Amino acid sequence: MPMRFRKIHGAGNDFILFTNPEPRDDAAWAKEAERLCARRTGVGADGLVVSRVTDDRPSVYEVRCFNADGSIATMCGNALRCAAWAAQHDDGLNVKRRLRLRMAGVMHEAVVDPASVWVTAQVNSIQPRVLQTVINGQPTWFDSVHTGTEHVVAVVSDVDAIATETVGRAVRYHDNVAPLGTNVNFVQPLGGRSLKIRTYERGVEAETLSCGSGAVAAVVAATMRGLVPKGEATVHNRAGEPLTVRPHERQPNRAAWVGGPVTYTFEGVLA
Ligand SMILES: N[C@H](CCC[C@H](N)C(=O)O)C(=O)O
Repeated sequence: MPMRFRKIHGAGNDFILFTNPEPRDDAAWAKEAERLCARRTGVGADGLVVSRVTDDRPSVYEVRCFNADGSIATMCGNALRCAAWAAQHDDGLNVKRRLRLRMAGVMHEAVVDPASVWVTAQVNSIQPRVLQTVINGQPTWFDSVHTGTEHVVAVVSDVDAIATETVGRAVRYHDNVAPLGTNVNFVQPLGGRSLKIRTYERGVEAETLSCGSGAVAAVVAATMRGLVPKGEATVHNRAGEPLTVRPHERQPNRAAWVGGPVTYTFEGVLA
């Protein structure tokens, strides 16, 4: 059977998406992720996503996300946004509806609008000042915010001045976050309800252009530090396609919505 895939990105965070493929185990998908995500010798992507519609009624999509290195992401906001867009697209674009998607055992809601796709992210444990490092001569604290996956957030005065990959990699392997490691976010308040962000992603082991769960973690940390007012905030990323984060209406302290554009780039068939 030829394997069809879609190449799709959520605000610059790009994925190879398989919809209802032939069953394979996680180890086989992990290998495929490593092979296909390679920028030179594969398709090139930050991750590989497998989306399957389940028999549950109303329908639930089971979404598995593998990072470019083959590791499993327990949460990926942008992958969920891409999978929700594709599910809606496959059903005809005209009906706006709520979808339910399960990733690593956690149920997420999604809303697909013409201009933006929204999904929910959990806001789990928050630990202020989990580790400290020196950035450009400045001792800098990182708060940890678990949004379904591990994130740390540092507030800095100029994100553009940061050697994201060098500092990100050092923090990602810091003893205080071992053995799991963490995704690493650098955040600059822009005034009002806006933040500027750069993210080093574990599993991609590089800076990505945007990160949904990282944007949520950044807004939670910045709100906790009083740098943005409570409520909705806009997170400007490397892609120039901002994500918006807003507290969930039913559980504002436990979950958030993250929304922004999704772009379907091309489809292909594996050789
Ligand atoms: N980019 C993703 C997060 C990926 C998390 C992954 N790097 C991991 O921790 O395994 C997002 O949009 O939420």
